Amino acid sequence: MAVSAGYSQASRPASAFHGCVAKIGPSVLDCDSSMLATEAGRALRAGADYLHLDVMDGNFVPAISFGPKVIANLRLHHPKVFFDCHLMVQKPEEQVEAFAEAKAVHPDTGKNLMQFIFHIEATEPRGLTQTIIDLVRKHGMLVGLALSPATPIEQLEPYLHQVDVVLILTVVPGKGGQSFMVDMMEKVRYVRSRYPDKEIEVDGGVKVHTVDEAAKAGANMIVSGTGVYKVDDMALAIATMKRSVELYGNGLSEEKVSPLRYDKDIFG
Ligand SMILES: O=C(CO)[C@@H](O)[C@H](O)COP(=O)(O)O
Repeated sequence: MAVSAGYSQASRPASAFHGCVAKIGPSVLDCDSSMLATEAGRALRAGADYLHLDVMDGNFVPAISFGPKVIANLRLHHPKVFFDCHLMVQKPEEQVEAFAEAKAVHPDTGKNLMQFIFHIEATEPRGLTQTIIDLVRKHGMLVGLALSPATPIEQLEPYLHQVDVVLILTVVPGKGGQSFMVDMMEKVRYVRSRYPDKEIEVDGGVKVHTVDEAAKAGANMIVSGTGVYKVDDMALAIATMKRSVELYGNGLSEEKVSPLRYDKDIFG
């Protein structure tokens, strides 16, 4: 079981448990990006449920990471993997078509494997949030809205019912390896209490010693970069985080949670 460092350990009331699937998505931002496909495969074999792909344009955030071409190439290596694309870019509307190149559908389940998440801070001041939600859907991708720490959760209210996922940033976006902002859990609780079935993702500073806070607040999609790629035992870190969501979010008993270690067939 994961241990929280210094945060409230208040247990979650049974009525607050949710049925959303616990999923762990390593952020590849801090992996050896010269071997992106291999590094992605390493995390998937270690138990990752999806890949979180951080796209940075040097404008919305100072850093530049990679873009849609790299993601389309990555798709050739991982045709059955869910790509959760987090666009930290100033003009997401200009990227929709290019990202659709990496679209895929799982051949067995029919599940859409491509999610396009953009920041409301980039679009709301220009009155484009709804337009981009519609554009992403038109291009056949799942759509999500991301929220930076300084932005109040109420800004998402008009869109919450429409999006597939809400991404709550638990650090200031821009780089990996920062400290988890536990006060962002209020936003997670806000969304979970109103939308029991919504995918809620947390991103930034999530590690084995902070994940319990996110799990207790109701997040079911856990992004972790350095907490996965910069630890000795990647599989143990992923399993520990997943078990935290199953225990504190889904309310499963210790006997029913996922095993601490297994080899996953990433092509299955
Ligand atoms: O979007 C971002 C940062 O902007 C994240 O996805 C980070 O890359 C996560 O890294 P850690 O905080 O888990 O190290």
